[in-house]
Amino acid sequence: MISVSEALDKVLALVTPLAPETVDLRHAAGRVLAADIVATRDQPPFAASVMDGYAVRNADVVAGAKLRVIGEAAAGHRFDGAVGQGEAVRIFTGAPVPDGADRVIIQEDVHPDGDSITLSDAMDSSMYIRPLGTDFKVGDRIAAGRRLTPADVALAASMNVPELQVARRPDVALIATGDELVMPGETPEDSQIIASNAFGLAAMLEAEGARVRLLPIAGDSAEALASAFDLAKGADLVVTIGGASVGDHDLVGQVAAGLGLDRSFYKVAMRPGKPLMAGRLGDMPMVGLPGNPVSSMVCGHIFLRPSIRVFQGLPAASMPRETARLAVPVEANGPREHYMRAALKPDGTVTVLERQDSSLLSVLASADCLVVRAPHDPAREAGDEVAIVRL
Ligand SMILES: Nc1nc2c(c(=O)[nH]1)N[C@H]1C(S)=C(S)[C@@H](COP(=O)(O)OP(=O)(O)OC[C@H]3O[C@@H](n4cnc5c(N)ncnc54)[C@H](O)[C@@H]3O)O[C@H]1N2
Ligand code: MOO
Repeated sequence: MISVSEALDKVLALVTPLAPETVDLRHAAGRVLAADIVATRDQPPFAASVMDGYAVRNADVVAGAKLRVIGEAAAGHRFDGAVGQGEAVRIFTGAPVPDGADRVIIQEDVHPDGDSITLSDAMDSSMYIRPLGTDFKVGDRIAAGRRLTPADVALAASMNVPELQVARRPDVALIATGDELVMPGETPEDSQIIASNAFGLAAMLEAEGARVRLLPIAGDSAEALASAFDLAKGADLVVTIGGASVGDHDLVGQVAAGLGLDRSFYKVAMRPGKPLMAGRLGDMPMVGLPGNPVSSMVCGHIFLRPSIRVFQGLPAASMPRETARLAVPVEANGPREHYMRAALKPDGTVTVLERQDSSLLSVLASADCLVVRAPHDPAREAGDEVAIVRL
């Protein structure tokens, strides 16, 4: 059995970044930027008023001074003249500051009287002018290689860049296998259960930017599995769920081998997730996940999320680890790296949940992180520091 870190290296070695595509701004959030965004204008493109008030010459600003109002500037409507000595222009937030003016007095500090204003005795000392290009200048960039946030999309729009180059979203085909499985909403027979794993994994991978195809459940026969692999053709990644272990009905490895799988590894010193496999099927990477629901989801976090990131041009890396202090002691670990479902408290301590069976989705759903225990990690006391991966 290989270690988790060796297995991750081998999975990531199967994955290559996809070619970029062009999307409009409305579809750019969450995508990974593939080419720098370059501002085609300055923002603001003129010195702009920060407040509603009066544009004046700073030299004229003396408590009690009386100034003549010679016009108005509003957002989208420049005042074409210039502000001379003893003059003011009524101005609103976002309007271009007229020539000659170098300060805006907020209207709260002014007494208007017909065509003139009188400055009050105690005035706010700010200039209230945003210089041209305060936010960004022509040629400023958003660098490629980042996942675009809502703020990035707003910034790109402001830079007047309506279309962006982003990494294509990887197409992932998910194959759930097992005679016992029926789809949610169907009526299971006596010995059947509801297929859940593909739904959790699809949600997880789509959140990373993948497009997921849920293929029809494949029964436990070589023919059913082979036709499921056939349906997966054209995907960037095929993921099977279940049938990975050593039982008579665990056929995934055998069928994939028959279809020409160039296997990278089978079995990882990991708990849960031991019967994981990966390899290349033709030109398509394949990952075979164990069927136990928590095993498949934990393997999804540890191996598939980093893969979806690499497809989109993000760096090859394991899921980030943090440290937390144990709220309660834990027993010594066995020979496999253990990813224990755990709950974080607001004080930053972490409690390993009592039941760690890999079938318990209710426990996974109540966990917010995995405590990572190295193989043969000794027993730990409350207060000891442990590595965690957030879910
Ligand atoms: N003799 C041994 N038996 C097992 C070993 C072993 O080393 N020696 N390993 C165990 C471990 S660890 C795991 S994990 C499981 C994984 O087995 P498979 O990948 O073959 O999974 P299945 O047998 O198909 O299913 C296991 C379990 O999960 C349920 N399942 C499967 N798919 C789904 C799905 N899409 N949604 C919900 N539940 C699913 C299935 O009904 C089984 O209950 O093997 C151990 N055995
Ligand atoms: O490795 Mo299995 O995934 O423990 O339940």
